[in-house]
Amino acid sequence: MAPEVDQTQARDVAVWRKAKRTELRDARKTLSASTHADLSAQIAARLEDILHRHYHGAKGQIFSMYWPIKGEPDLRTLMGKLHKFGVRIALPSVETKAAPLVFRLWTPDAEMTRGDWNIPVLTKDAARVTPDITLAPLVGWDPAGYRLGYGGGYFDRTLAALPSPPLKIGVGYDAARLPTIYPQEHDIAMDVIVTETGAHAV
Ligand SMILES: Nc1nc2c(c(=O)[nH]1)N(C=O)[C@@H](CNc1ccc(C(=O)N[C@@H](CCC(=O)O)C(=O)O)cc1)CN2
Ligand SMILES: Nc1ncnc2c1ncn2[C@@H]1O[C@H](COP(=O)(O)OP(=O)(O)OP(=O)(O)O)[C@@H](O)[C@H]1O
Repeated sequence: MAPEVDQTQARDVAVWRKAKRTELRDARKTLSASTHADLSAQIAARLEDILHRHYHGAKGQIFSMYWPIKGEPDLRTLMGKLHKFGVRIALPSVETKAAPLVFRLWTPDAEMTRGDWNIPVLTKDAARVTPDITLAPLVGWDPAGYRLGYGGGYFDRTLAALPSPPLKIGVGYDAARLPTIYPQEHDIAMDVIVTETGAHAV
């Protein structure tokens, strides 16, 4: 394809994604607190089941999760439970803009601070680690395993920079499913996407 056609397509996709992100985030905001709690609990149960069935519960492994923002599934109860079981939980943070995310080890009594966009993050006292398994919250997803995030490209940049690819699990709601997100060169597919109804795009 001629480079200028490629560029026009890339621009069209970026415009479309921006509109879809807004639409999906607005829809997510309308979830009631009790629906949000129910969906979060269902997603947590599905995830726990997958870890136990396929990864021996991930004991001893470094599993990066996230501190929920903006209506994302709240998996903090599962974070505590997995930590107790012996999974090493990590959290991501943006320490440099437009650079890969940094992961640090979380414990229930770890000190947290506010990072960019007001997201709670671990302090620099927490050890830096590289995840074996990573959880990527998503704003939209498609059956081929591609995800739309907040548009910063952070997960794609991070996954592209890791020395060996971790197991990549996307998490979000069924309602955020799109026929395709029009994957671009830089988009990295998830190995599995977990929603309240189960695992997709395996
Ligand atoms: N809970 C959670 N933590 C996470 C992520 C995530 O997706 N969810 N991230 C995954 O990468 C990283 C943070 N990435 C983010 C990137 C942009 C925005 C955001 O809200 N941006 C504003 C626009 C800001 C701007 O343009 O200056 C927005 O979308 O309203 C949030 C998180 C690390 N921690
Ligand atoms: N590996 C990479 N290296 C450099 N830039 C990248 C890389 N991956 C993505 N980007 C940039 O990030 C921008 C946003 O990417 P994209 O639309 O995929 O975001 P997103 O997946 O929704 O965001 P996030 O991963 O933060 O949740 C793209 O325009 C792209 O230029």
